Amino acid sequence: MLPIAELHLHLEGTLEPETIFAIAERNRVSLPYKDIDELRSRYAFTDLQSFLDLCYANVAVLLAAQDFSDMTTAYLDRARAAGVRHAEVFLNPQAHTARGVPLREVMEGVAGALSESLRTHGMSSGLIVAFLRDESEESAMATLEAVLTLDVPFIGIGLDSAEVGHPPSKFARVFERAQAEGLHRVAHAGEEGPPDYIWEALDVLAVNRIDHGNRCLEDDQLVRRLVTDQVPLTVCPLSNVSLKVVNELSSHPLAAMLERGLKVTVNSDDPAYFGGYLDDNFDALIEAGHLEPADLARLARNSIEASFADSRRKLQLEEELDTALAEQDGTAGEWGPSPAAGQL
Ligand SMILES: Nc1ncnc2[nH]cnc12
Ligand SMILES: [Zn+2]
Repeated sequence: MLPIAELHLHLEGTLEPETIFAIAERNRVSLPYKDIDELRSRYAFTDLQSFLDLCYANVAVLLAAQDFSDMTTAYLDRARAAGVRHAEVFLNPQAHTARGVPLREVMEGVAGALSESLRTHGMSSGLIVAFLRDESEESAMATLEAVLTLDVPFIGIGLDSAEVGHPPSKFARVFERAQAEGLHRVAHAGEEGPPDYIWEALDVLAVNRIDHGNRCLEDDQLVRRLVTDQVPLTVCPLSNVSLKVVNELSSHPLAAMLERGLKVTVNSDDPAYFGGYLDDNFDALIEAGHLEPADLARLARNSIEASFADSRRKLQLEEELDTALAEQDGTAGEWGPSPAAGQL
């Protein structure tokens, strides 16, 4: 397995049905499904909103720091098994504080699990506080100010949830404030929303990465800009199939994006809902005939370069990658002719 960084992962989207039921029982929360099978039967999504409705209904089981810690640890354990050596994860505090869960419980539960996984797995990580874009700018700003007053580490801010009708420019002041605080900035754009939203994320929010970005391919000038500036795009193939952003994996534009020189990475988005974790995404792409061995190495390297890990950690990860590639091919830094399947 090649060492890789996962850069687009929503912790709330890692809650497996079994975990939802187990935490519900622990917290005496009643669920509107009689069993796990009934919950799973609702995983046939028609678009982004149909998924968001279910995902954010299920977080009702999360009440205490322990719940947030358990959710985070379960993801990190699974990601480690998938070859993830560095993870930058989204959390949406508004989805929890709006239900009356104290912000400190939420943040400390997650941050505690992240720092523990450095000890247990040698896996580095970073927490990105994401804002629900269908909520007001005032709510996002109040959330940012509140997390800044806590003594809990986070590396940046993000923008997610229902995209269409909520352009990046709505959050200009919030991103400006984050930039002044020295935080990294990312935004979902061009998943369901138009290429204009990607332009806005770049020019108004000054983001360091675009989450998804698929629809950039509709605008040649935008592709040129993204290629010239080597702006990373955190693409999520199985998510795109599940949410009908693409019809099927065989028509996914990942290979075309690589071909055009875009700095793409592969990520799992909401793995408990979309059919799998990072290794499952790669396996599915390989099966669909999308990836050559050289692409796998490129994607792993892109993920490290696009991460917000400090330069020392990046160097370590790049060395790990070079070693893994050399072991595969017998030639350091070269990509061998072996078939792609099973390489990650
Ligand atoms: N794919 C996605 N797009 C927007 N918001 C999200 N929140 C969780 N997953 C998301
Ligand atoms: Zn996402």
